[in-house]
Amino acid sequence: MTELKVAIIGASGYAGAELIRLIMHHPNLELEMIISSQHVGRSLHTVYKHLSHYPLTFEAFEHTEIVKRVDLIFFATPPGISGKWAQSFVQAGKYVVDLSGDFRLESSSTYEKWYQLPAPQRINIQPAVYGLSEWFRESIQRSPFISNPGCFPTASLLALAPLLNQQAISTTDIFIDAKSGISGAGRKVLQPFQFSESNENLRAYKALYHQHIPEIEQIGAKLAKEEIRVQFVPHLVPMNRGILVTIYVTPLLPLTDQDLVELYHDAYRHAPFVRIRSHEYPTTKEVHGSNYCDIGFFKDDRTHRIILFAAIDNLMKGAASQAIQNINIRMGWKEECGLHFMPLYP
Ligand SMILES: NC(=O)C1=CN([C@@H]2O[C@H](COP(=O)(O)OP(=O)(O)OC[C@H]3O[C@@H](n4cnc5c(N)ncnc54)[C@H](OP(=O)(O)O)[C@@H]3O)[C@@H](O)[C@H]2O)C=CC1
Ligand SMILES: CC(=O)N[C@@H](CCC(=O)OP(=O)(O)O)C(=O)O
Repeated sequence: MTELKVAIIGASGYAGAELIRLIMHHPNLELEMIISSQHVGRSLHTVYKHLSHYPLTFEAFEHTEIVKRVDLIFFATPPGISGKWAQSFVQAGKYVVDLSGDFRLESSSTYEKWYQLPAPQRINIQPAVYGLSEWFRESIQRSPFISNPGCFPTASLLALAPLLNQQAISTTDIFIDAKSGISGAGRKVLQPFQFSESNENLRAYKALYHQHIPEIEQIGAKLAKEEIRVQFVPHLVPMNRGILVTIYVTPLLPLTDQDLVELYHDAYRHAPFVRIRSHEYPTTKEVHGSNYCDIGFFKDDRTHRIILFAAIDNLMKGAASQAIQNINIRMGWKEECGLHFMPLYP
C-alpha cells in the first residue's frame, strides 16, 4: 500500500489539530511536518495537550524543506496563504489539499469581491478540483490538487444537490438558514466569539456578503446546469462545533414524498458518509466528531415547498475529515480509510 508523508501548514489551528488527530489514525499517512508561524520550535503538546503523546515539533514554513520531505501538503491556513504557495507544490509533483477558500472560486474578480483579498496568481497547471467528495469523485480521482469545500457549502450543497441535479426546484427561490458553532471561526479569539459575548446569545452575521454565497452558487450552477441564486444567512450559535442548515425550496416537478425518499436514497446510495433521514430532524450532536452528513426533509403540501435539513461537524466533514476522504478518493484507497468511527454522543 502506498504511504504518503504529510505536512500540515497551519497545524496550530482548529482544522490543523483535527487533521493531526485523523492522520495519526490513518494507516497510509505519516505525519512528517507540522508547520506554524507562531510556534516554531515548540512541541505539539505545548499547544495542544490533548495530543500530548505525539513527539512532534512545530517547524517554520520552508518551501525547499517541505518539497524534500513530504508527498502531501494540507493547507489549514486563513485565505491568502495557499494562494501564494499551493501551485508551486503541485508543480513540484506533490499532492495538495487546500482547506481555505483560495482556489474554490473560478473567477478571480469574484474571489476579490467576496474575500476582499488579491486573487491568487494562476500558473499554468491543472486548476484545483472542487472536493465535495460525493459529487466530484471522478475529477478528484484524477487531480493532485484539491480545493476542499467550505463548511456551509458542504452542508448546503449535499442537501440541495439531488434536487438541483434533477432540475427539480426553482433555482431562484432557495433560502438557506445556516447555523454554526463558534469553532467555525477558527482559534483566533475575536470579541464576538468571547464567552461573554456568545454564550446565551444567538446572532446572524454577513447576511449579504458571506464568502460562501458565490461558492454555493458556482457549484450549485454546475449541478443544476443553469445559474442559481441563493439567499444565505449564517448564524453564530453558542456551541463548540456543528453546522445545521435549514433550506427552503420550491419544487418545479410534482414530487411525492415517496419520490423524494427515492431521489435522495438513489443519489447517495454509494456515499458511505451521507445518511438519509427522511422525515426526521438531524441534529449536530448526532454527527459530532464524525465525517457524516445527515440529511432530512419534509414536503409541505400546504405551502408547496420542500424543507431540507443537513447537519455536519464543521471541523470534520466541513474541513479536516472531508480533506482525508478526498485524499482517500485520490489515492484509490477505500473512501472510509481512517474515518471509520461513529460520532461522539452525547
Ligand atoms: N474552522 C472551520 O470550521 C473551518 C475552517 N475552514 C478553513 O480552514 C482554514 C483554517 O481554519 P481554522 O483552523 O479554523 O483557523 P485557525 O485560525 O484556527 O488556524 C489557522 C492556522 O493558520 C496559521 N496562520 C495564520 N496566519 C498565517 C499566516 N499569515 N501564514 C501562515 N500561517 C498562518 C495559524 O498558525 P500560526 O499563527 O501559528 O502560523 C493557524 O495554525 C481557514 O481557511 C478556514 O477558513 C474551512 C472549513 C471549516
Ligand atoms: C462561525 C464562523 O465564523 N464561520 C466562518 C466559517 C468560514 C470558513 O470556514 O472559512 P472558509 O471561507 O475558508 O470556508 C465564517 O462564517 O466565515
